[in-house]
Amino acid sequence: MALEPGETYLSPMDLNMERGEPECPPRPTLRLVRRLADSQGQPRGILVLNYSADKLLARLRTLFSDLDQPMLLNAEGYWMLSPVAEDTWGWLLGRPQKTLKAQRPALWKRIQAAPDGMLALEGDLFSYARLKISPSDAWIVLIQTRSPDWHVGAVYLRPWFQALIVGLFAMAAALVYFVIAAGEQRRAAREAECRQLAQFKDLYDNAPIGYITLTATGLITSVNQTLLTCLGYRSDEKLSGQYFSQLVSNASRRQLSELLASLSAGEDMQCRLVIYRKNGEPLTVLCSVSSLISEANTLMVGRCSVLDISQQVALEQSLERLAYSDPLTGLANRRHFDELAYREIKRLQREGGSLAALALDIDRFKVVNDTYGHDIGDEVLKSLADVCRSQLRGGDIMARFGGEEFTILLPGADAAEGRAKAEALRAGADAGGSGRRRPHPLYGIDRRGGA
Ligand SMILES: Nc1nc2c(ncn2[C@@H]2O[C@H](COP(=O)(O)OP(=O)(O)OP(=O)(O)O)[C@@H](O)[C@H]2O)c(=O)[nH]1
Repeated sequence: MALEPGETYLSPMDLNMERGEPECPPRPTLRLVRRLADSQGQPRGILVLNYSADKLLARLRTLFSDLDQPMLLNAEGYWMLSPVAEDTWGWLLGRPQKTLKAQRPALWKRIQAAPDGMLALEGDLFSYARLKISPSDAWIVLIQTRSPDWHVGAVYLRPWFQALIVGLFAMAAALVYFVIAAGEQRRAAREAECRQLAQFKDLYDNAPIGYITLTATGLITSVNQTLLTCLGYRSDEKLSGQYFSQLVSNASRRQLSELLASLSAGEDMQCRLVIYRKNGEPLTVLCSVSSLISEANTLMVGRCSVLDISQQVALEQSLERLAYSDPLTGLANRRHFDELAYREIKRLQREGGSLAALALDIDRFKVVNDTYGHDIGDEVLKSLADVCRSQLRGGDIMARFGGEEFTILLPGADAAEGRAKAEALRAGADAGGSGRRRPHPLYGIDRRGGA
């Protein structure tokens, strides 16, 4: 090898040799060689410096903490610094097996794969780097950290830590699952609640009878669709905020007061009311109230069901008319007369005063029927009833007893007044009424009748 002036040669590290044998104790040595020249560039000699590398190796040891083991190898894998002192300088001491390649082939193979790096092997952590000390030579600095030591700083690689992480992940996953499941359950419960609410509302709105919810003062808080329709309101006309009394007729005010009193007392009650439809038509309804009373004994909800009974009332009235009146003349029948007469006599006994009773009978009525037929006979009966009715006062009672016999009660009239009224009626029948009320010319009233 030829050195140019100014160039320095650094030798591989080896042991100082004494008479062909390594100096004992071994002394690692580095040699620096430099050619010297004068100012004209003429060679003047060679400078050789022997550097005892003990300090370099000691310094390398102290550079790392107690936890790490620094090592130095030459390019062939022979030890220059090793935890095992007799492993060092194998190429100089004739120990070819004392190489990293021979002792830990797997590690050596991994180190050969890249110029520097870090690797974990058999539980230990290795860091290594190649130091290019000359064009033809390189050292390998190898740092070993024992597994318990580097695991201290790498808790995440410990099995228990990994188990903990896995456990935490599992818990987190379970938690997420339960949160999602709980959310799903809540959503399903909300949907079921909404469905039930919709069903309840549908049931409430389309019930076969009307419903009103009231406060104790009779303030309407809700009305169902059935009642709104029945009263002629649109579904958006809620009636909430109005008082129930605003719908009820004056004639039904007393019943309404009793109804509200029952609500407040928590008692059930049923009564008939006449309420007004939106267009002002009266409607007879059957109201049933029941209340939900709180623990503090106050009304929470007043429920009022409203049933349209106007058809039933009309039927009842017509039945009543049939039961109490004579269908031909429209006068009270005998049964009704008996009730009215009983009431008048009781009143008379209670309050005193007078009462005149007249009995009317058409003479020879059979002749009318026999001569002109029953239809004409009916007309005669109706005409007589009309004539008499037109001459009676509001409180007077006229009934058809049967056939062509009639009875009249004149409350407050004495015998003279009764007689006078009888005469007047006979005269009216004899003279005939006016227009439609004119009695049939074929009959006359028996003059023997009277008060
Ligand atoms: N057209 C008609 N005739 C009736 C009705 N009810 C009873 N009559 C008839 O009235 C007649 C009553 O006859 P009578 O009891 O003999 O009375 P009358 O012929 O007036 O004889 P006197 O009272 O004695 O003068 C019978 O012919 C009955 O058929 C009715 O609703 N319509």
